[in-house]
Amino acid sequence: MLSLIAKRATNTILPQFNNCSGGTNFVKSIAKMSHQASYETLSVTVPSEFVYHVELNRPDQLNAMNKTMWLDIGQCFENLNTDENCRVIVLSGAGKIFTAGLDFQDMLTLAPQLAEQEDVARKSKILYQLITTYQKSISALELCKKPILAAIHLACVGGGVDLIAAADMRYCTKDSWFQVKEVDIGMAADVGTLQRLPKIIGSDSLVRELCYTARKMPAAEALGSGLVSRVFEDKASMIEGVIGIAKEISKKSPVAVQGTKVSLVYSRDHTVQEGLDHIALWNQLMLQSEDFTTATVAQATKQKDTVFAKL
Ligand SMILES: CCC/C=C/C=C/C(=O)SCCNC(=O)CCNC(=O)[C@H](O)C(C)(C)COP(=O)(O)OP(=O)(O)OC[C@H]1O[C@@H](n2cnc3c(N)ncnc32)[C@H](O)[C@@H]1OP(=O)(O)O
Repeated sequence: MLSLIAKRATNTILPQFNNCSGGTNFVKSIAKMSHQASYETLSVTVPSEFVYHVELNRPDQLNAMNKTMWLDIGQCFENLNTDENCRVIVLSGAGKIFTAGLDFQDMLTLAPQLAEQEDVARKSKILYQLITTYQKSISALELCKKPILAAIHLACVGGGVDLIAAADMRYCTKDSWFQVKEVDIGMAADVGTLQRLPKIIGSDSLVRELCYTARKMPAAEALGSGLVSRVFEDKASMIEGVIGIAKEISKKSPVAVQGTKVSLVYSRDHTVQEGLDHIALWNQLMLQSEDFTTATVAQATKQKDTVFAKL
């Protein structure tokens, strides 16, 4: 009976996989997709094996986040999540600053769309779809199992803070500043800053001050408050230093690193016991991986440069 079901499934569900180039190849082609993908507003390079560098790439517009960039960000991190060649990601901005946040020009195109609708429910539907689409783009960083190291230079405004708050670690140059700018444009931030920043910065009082006043927080204060973990002299030394950290991570077992990210994100939003239950379930599988044996033997025998298979 079971073999009959399996045969039917192969004939009905799987032909589209098999027809392309075989089931296994289909899965592999998904894993390799982001290697080939290119984006209008992002530049993706591979500075070292397993280390990807994603740059916001609208330098002439100060990397202002237009609709295309929001969508590119979501797609890019979703792709990198399944890319077996990618183990760790550095996120930075091309040009003068990291990002000027939401693109004003782009937002102007929204007004006529809303004006077309007379009814509040229809207008609200347009805005709801926009907000939740942009939320998903930012959350793609958190859902991506590969650690993301944000490297910020000069200015990180509005949507930029939403973006870096969803990264794993943050680094900046000494001339950087961070601004939760949304109240200045008459809105409550709605794509992650208000949810994630309080969990990054220990002081609830400071978070509220930053969000209510929209004042610029300088690099030294960002370091002191825990928003960034290191301040670099300039952009070039920051990119070199952050890629160096990324290289270290890329040499570790991807099973271990990805499991660690998944557990940290899950545990942040759950009780200690729920987090423990979650990692127990996760590791009852992952401790059976070859990586566990390989890494343990390497540690015990002081081997260096252990090689782990792609994941
Ligand atoms: C559903 C929505 C979810 C997301 C919400 C997100 C909200 C936010 O992001 S709120 C924050 C929005 N951003 C801002 O308020 C920043 C505005 N810009 C600035 O404060 C300054 O430009 C900045 C400090 C970043 C840089 O100053 P600088 O003196 O170096 O440059 P400028 O001369 O001001 O600007 C140069 C040209 O860039 C244009 N520009 C700057 N910011 C934006 C932007 N956000 N969108 C579009 N264009 C921007 C600016 O107009 C100048 O253009 P031009 O005059 O043609 O040279």
